[in-house]
Amino acid sequence: MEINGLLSTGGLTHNEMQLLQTAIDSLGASVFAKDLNGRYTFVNRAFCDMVGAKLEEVVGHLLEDLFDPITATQLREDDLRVIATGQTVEQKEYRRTKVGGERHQYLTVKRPVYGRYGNIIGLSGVSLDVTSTAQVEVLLSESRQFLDLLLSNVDGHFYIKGQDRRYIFVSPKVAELLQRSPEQIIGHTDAELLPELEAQRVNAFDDMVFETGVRKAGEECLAGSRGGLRYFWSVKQLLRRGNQPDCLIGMSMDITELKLAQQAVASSETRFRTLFEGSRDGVLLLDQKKHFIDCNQAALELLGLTGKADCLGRTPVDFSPPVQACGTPSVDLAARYIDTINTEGKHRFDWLIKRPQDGATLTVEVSASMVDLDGETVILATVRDLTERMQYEVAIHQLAYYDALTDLPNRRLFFDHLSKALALSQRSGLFGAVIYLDLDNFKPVNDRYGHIAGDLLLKEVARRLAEHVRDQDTVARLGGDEFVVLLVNVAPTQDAAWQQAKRVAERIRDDLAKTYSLTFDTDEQIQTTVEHHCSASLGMTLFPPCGECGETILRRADNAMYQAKAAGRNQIYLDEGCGQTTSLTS
Ligand SMILES: Nc1nc2c(ncn2[C@@H]2O[C@H](COP(=O)(O)OP(=O)(O)OP(=O)(O)O)[C@@H](O)[C@H]2O)c(=O)[nH]1
Repeated sequence: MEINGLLSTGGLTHNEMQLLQTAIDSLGASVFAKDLNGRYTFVNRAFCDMVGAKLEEVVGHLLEDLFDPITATQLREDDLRVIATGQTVEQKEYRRTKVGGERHQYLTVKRPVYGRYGNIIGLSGVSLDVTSTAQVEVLLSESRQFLDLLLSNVDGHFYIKGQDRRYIFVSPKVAELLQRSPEQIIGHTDAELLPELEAQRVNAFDDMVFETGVRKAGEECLAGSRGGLRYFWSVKQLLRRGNQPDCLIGMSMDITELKLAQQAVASSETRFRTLFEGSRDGVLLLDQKKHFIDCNQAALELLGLTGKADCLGRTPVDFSPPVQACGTPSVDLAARYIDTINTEGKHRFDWLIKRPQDGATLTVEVSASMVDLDGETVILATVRDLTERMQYEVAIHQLAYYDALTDLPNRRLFFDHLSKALALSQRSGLFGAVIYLDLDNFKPVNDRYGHIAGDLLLKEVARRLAEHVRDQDTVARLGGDEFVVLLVNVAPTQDAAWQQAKRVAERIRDDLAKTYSLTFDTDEQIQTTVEHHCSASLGMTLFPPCGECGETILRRADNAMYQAKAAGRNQIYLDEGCGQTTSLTS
C-alpha cells in the first residue's frame, strides 16, 4: 500500500514513508482516505480485511462498491458532512460488509484533508471495530439488570465490605434490615450501624474470613427491623480484585422462620418427652405392624418389666392372657380394636393384661389414637391401671347399696331386689313373702356393754338370718335393729306360701332368740365375753302375682311386726291385707 498525497507530509524520506506505511498497516484500526468524489485514495491492510477486498479492489473505488446500499448511503452522508463543514466527526456506526454481510459496529473518526492552498481536497478516517466491545457492554448492562433483579427479589442480604470493614455495597434487603438507605450504610462499619454485641459477633465472623482467606458459613443473629431477633445463615468469602486490596463479599439468608420452626419442633419434642416420660399413666407407641416402638417408665412398671428392651418390638398380645374378660381371644379382640383405631382414629376400651414376669393379671383402660410422629403414622396408647378405680367403684357401690356394719344389703338395694321379685312373681305366678323383724330388748346390750357389743350382736343377727334363706332370697338391714327378709318364688298358692313363709319365720324367730355370746375389748383393752338374750318380733306379708308396689308391701309387713311387738314381742304376725293381721305364733 502506498501513502499518497492525501497523507504525505513534506520532508519524509522514502524510508521514513515505508516505515510509516508499515506502522499504519500493522494497526488494528482501519485507516482510509478519500477524495472529494468519494473514491478511496488510501486504505491500510486492516481496512482491506474489514471489507474483504484486495487493495486494488478498494483504492479508486466508491463506497457502493464495498458496502451494501444502505450502509453506503449512510457513510456517504457522513463524508459529505465532514467535507461541507470541515469539522472532525466522531461517531458509532453500523456497517454490513458485502463479504459475509455481518453487521459490525465501528467507532469512526473522520476529518477533512486540506490541500496546499488550505482548501478541502478530501477526508481521512480511522475506524475501530468495537462490535465485541459493544457486546461486552450489552452483556455488562444485562448482567447489571439481572443482578439488580436478583438483589431486589432474592430473599438474601448481599453486601461487600472493605478491609477496613466499611460497607462498599449493600443490597436493598440489607438496607431494609438496618432501616437505613444504602447511602447511610456504605462507608460505615458494623460497629457504627449495629448494637455493640451484635457488631462484635459480626466482626469476629468477618475477621475470620479476612485472616484465613477461606470461605466461611455460619449462623448470625441480629435484631430485626420489626423487633425480635432474626437469624441468618451467612456465607462470606474474600473477593480478589487484582491489584486492589481484597474485600469481603457476603450473603446472609434470613432463616428466622426455619429457626423458629426448629425451636418449636424442639420444644414440642421436649414437651412431648416430658409428658411422655412424666405421665403417671403408661404410654406406649406402636408402629404400623403393631409392635411397640417406645414406652415410658409407667408402662414398664404396669407391665412388670425392668427395661425398654423387654417391651420394644413386642406386641400387645404378648402381654395379654389368651382370653379377655369378655371371653374373646386376645389376639382377635386386639385385631378388632386396632381396626377401629385405624378407621375411627381413636378408641377407648378395657383390656386385661398379663404380666410376663409374675403372671399377674390386671385390668387396664386403654385410650388409643392415631398420631403422626416424624412423618409416620403410629398408635399412641395411654394405659391406666383400673385396679384402684375398680376398688373405688366397689367401695362406692358397697357404700351405696350395703350396710357398712353387717355387709347386708341396705334399704335401697332391698327395694331394688323387691321390685325385681315383684316383676318375677308376675311372670312366674308364684307368691313371695316379706318378713319384717325388729329385735326385742336390743337397747340394753348397748347400754350395758357399749355399742361395740351392740354391733357384734347386730352382726350375729345378720349371720343367723342369712342361714335361713336361699341364695335367691335377700336379707337386708333397714337400720338400727330392724331387718327384713325377702323370700322369692315361695309357692304357687297363697296357703302354701303362708305355710312355707311361716316355717322360715319361725326358724328365724327361734334362732334369733338364742343366747348371744359376744367377745370384745373393753375400754381398758381387756378382751371380754358377755352373753345376752334378746328376741325378735316378726311381721310377715305375702305378695301375690298381681300385688302392690314395694313400699306398700313393706309397710304391711312393718305393720304386722308392730302387732307382734304389741302382742308381747318374740311373736310372728301375718298381714292379711286391709289392716288385718293374724298371729302365726304357735
Ligand atoms: N350398737 C348399735 N346400736 C344401734 C345401732 N343402730 C341403732 N342402735 C341402737 O338400737 C337401739 C334400737 O332401739 P329400740 O328398738 O327402741 O331398742 P329395743 O331395746 O330393741 O326396744 P324394742 O324394740 O322396743 O324392744 C337404739 O338404742 C339405737 O341406739 C347400731 O348400728 N349399733
